[in-house]
Amino acid sequence: MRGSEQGHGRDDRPLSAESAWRLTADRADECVLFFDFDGTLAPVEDDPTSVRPVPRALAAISALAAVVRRVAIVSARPVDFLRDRFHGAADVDLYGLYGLEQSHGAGPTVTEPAALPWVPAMADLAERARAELPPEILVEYKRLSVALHYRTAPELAGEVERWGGAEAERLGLKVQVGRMVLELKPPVDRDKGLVIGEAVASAGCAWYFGDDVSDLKAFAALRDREERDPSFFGVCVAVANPETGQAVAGAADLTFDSPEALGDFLGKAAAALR
Ligand SMILES: O=P(O)(O)OC[C@H]1O[C@H](O[C@H]2O[C@H](CO)[C@@H](O)[C@H](O)[C@H]2O)[C@H](O)[C@@H](O)[C@@H]1O
Repeated sequence: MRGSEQGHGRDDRPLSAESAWRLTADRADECVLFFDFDGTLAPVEDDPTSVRPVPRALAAISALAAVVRRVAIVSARPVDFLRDRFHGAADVDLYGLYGLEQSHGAGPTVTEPAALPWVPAMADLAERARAELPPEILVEYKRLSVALHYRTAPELAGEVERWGGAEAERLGLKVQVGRMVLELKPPVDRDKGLVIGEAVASAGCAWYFGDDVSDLKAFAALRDREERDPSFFGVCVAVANPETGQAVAGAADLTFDSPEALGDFLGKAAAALR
């Protein structure tokens, strides 16, 4: 685990993981913990369908949900996928598709109404991507977005960017880049920053754990909350990786080397609060 060089202008920075957790323990009942999924709680693999959270992180999340105000997963995956991966962790909020879907505890999945008319267009887009892009590109259809993966064929990144850019312009879609992936989404105003901004409005403390560029907006939402209320305690945590790791670690207070290292920290953190 590494502390960031950045002080972010507060007296309590730079932080060590231990001191940050001690400050959290003092206000656990007003603290929300937000976790990105891929690359943060789960190691990155070639096949997005086979990915699972590291066991220690999964166990820690259930334990933490019992001792802090809320635990939430904030991901580009659909809520159904997250529910499957976290089915043992009952009292966890799930924000899927960058907040276009959400479910709280055992409640139903609620979809952002403005996004619903885009379902047929996204299904059609996925079909055309399969027909028009080289077979090495893995097309992941997620009902309200389409992810074009080039992890196993990085030389095709340019072709994916050109095809995706042209389709985004033609259909009026948003483009989200990520780790060896380009994603096309409806032009609806939801992202991880907006999700976190709303969810921390009444919290006194929050941590956000992420590894990818879409997580930077979530970090910014915590920084913004801190700036408006200096008594708010926000901690931004990066998980290192060779693709986006530098940018994310540069904006974080703390960096863990891998999802496994994060799982180890969370296990100890949960035990310390019990
Ligand atoms: O917001 P997240 O939970 O971090 O989701 C971001 C993307 O994650 C997945 O793709 C990434 O992980 C895959 C599995 O390890 C990997 O093969 C791929 O290269 C990564 O970009 C997911 O499949 C995407 O839909 C998400 O956008």
